[in-house]
Amino acid sequence: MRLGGRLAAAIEVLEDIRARHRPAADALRDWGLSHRFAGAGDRAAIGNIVYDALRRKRSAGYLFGSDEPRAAAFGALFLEWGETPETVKAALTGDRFAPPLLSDDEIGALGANRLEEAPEAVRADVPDWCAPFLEARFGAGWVAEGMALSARPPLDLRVNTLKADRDKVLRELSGMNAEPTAMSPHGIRIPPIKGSGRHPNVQAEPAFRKGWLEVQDEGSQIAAALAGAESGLQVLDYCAGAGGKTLALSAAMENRGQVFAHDSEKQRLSPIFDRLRRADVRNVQVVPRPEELAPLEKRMDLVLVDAPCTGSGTWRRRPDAKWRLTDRQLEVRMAEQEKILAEASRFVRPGGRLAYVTCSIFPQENVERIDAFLAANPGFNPVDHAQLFESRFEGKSGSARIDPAKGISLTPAYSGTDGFYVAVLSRAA
Ligand SMILES: C[S@@+](CC[C@H](N)C(=O)[O-])C[C@H]1O[C@@H](n2cnc3c(N)ncnc32)[C@H](O)[C@@H]1O
Repeated sequence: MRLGGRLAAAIEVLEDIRARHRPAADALRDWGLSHRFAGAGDRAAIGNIVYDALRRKRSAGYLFGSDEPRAAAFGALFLEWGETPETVKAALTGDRFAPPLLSDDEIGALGANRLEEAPEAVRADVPDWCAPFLEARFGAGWVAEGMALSARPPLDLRVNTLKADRDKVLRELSGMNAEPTAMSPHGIRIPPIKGSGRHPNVQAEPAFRKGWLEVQDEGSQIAAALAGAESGLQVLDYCAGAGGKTLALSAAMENRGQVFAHDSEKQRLSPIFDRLRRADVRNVQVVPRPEELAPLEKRMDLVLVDAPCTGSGTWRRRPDAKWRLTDRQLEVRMAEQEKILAEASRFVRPGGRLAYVTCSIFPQENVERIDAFLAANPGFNPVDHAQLFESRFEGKSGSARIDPAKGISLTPAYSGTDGFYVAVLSRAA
């Protein structure tokens, strides 16, 4: 397929996403199933246009003065692919699969509308209702944070130190432009790929099959490290899901001590068994049923709550979620977070720690939940987060927003990671 066919396909997928309010990944998969002739390169390029269009939807809409999928798709090419109206015209002319060429009106709008003059929420590419939350959290820098959340993400990997070290994995991945991450000592980064390219399928690599690495954003690696799992501890991973953090905790513990991996949704835990086996993890017990947790009450050295959240810190990777999110869903998440913190805290032993993590950038899901928990639970106190960060990531404190009493925030603009929040509380002895 040439650019025109790919662009037409992307517009079709964007129309499907809009009409049926469905996740981008589902719409792309269905398109692929009904267009089996399309090769891997075509699918990657179409996916890139769709995801770029969703990331920069408001900017593109402003430039064209239109909210139509066509504007978003063409906009992606101009905003992210380095194309111009002239290069796109040249590429599309004579291609019978291409969408109609830009009209005089569209070209006129592009010439007249200047993004620098657009409202802040448009430049930040965020929904209007979310803008006040970003402004409350990041002050004058909030537009830059929104813009960074609208850029393509890198592919981050965590080296499984139970089986390999970073140099060994970097040698295995040579030729993939892989580099050590700036903060996580076990992280590897493959920078964002430009244009129609795509990241290598690391899951097909022998190193992955041998359990030497996991796909995990550097922010998630940092959050797991800040939780403070150490060799020999008794740890409860209360919202373990597919086990991304569980595996990181176990590696930090060098397979010694015990991690109990729980999730209220049993099916979410199902990938964990294969992952544990592949990674050679031997100190994890998966505990799906809440009643089986009863003996652990007040016994855990560390309880990790990797809470369900809006995922606003991961908008680079799931830009469709940015537009589907509603204020009602945010409220539901906040209530869940409050309930889970209350439930999970029962398992912390006197003198033990409770680590709360979200991949959200909204203060309502982060510091406000911790403030509410602390107000209701005077037996818990925040650790000194500045000291905590420095103890784990010596000399790197400039890459995180740290409030000693309120927690640690990571963001794409400030830290080069997905958006994460971490607060660690200790229970009075
Ligand atoms: C952010 S995800 C966890 C991701 C996982 N820790 C990882 O690193 O791959 C949040 C998880 O919390 C689970 N959850 C939601 N409500 C819960 C509850 N009341 N108790 C325990 N887990 C819950 C969800 O099923 C979901 O898997």
